[in-house]
Amino acid sequence: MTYAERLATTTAARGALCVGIDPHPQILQAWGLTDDVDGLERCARGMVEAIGDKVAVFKPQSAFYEVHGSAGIAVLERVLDDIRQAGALSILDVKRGDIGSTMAAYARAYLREESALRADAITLAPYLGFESLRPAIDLAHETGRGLYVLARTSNPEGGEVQLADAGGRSVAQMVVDQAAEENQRSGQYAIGLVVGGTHADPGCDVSRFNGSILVPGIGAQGGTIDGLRSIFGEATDRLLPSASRQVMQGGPSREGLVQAVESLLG
Ligand SMILES: O=c1ccn([C@@H]2O[C@H](COP(=O)(O)O)[C@@H](O)[C@H]2O)c(=O)[nH]1
Repeated sequence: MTYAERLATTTAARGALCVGIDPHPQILQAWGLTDDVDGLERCARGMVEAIGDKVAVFKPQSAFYEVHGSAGIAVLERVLDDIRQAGALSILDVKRGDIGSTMAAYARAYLREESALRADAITLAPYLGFESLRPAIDLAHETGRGLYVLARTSNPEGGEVQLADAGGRSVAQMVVDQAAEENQRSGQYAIGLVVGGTHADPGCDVSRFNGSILVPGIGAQGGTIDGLRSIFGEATDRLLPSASRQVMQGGPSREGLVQAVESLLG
């Protein structure tokens, strides 16, 4: 099955919501946990244990695991495995982007079936040129995995690069068009976009985009589920809204986490 097919099946059953697993120090403190590998593991795996059967997609943010060194990466491997066991999909938020053999190595790290860090999809930065992502695009197609390419990120600073003119269209629009062309060419629709839910006008038209659109920025950054239709119009049914702190703040109790998920699913 392709990533697009698995995503469609899982979101049809559980609703189109991605929950970020970002165990940063404030969350660990609020959960009564220590800011170390033990706290990281209890928090991240506790999230999947509590709501793994309710959420379609989880998005661990790699930075919060990397900060704890190799032991943190080992926790990330276990979290990715927990997500698989729970029947949910994983998007590993690593925002990779490099050239040639380095990009190929990143692709193999996250997209190969044999990799301990394999995820259903990863996030990629296209700013070394969209075509520099080719090793990841090819491997994702080969292994039935997905890629979310940054088009218009949720942060206010992103506009200085993403809204710059790229020959009569914004850089963000160029990325949208390149991803759409690749999906059309492959027929797998494995390439998604990242477009933040925090801009009244994202500066790119995704109305005819033919893949999934990951929408971070819901909750703590000010984006709302109710506001998505006015931003994305007819693309709204392709959206995968994503919230991390908004859900994690409901923990550590299972009831609090379930309630936070249900209020976002509506
Ligand atoms: O444009 C982007 C791309 C990625 N992110 C990541 O999503 C979460 C957001 O966390 P919240 O607590 O829901 O604000 C975080 O991991 C970011 O690195 C993003 O925010 N915007």
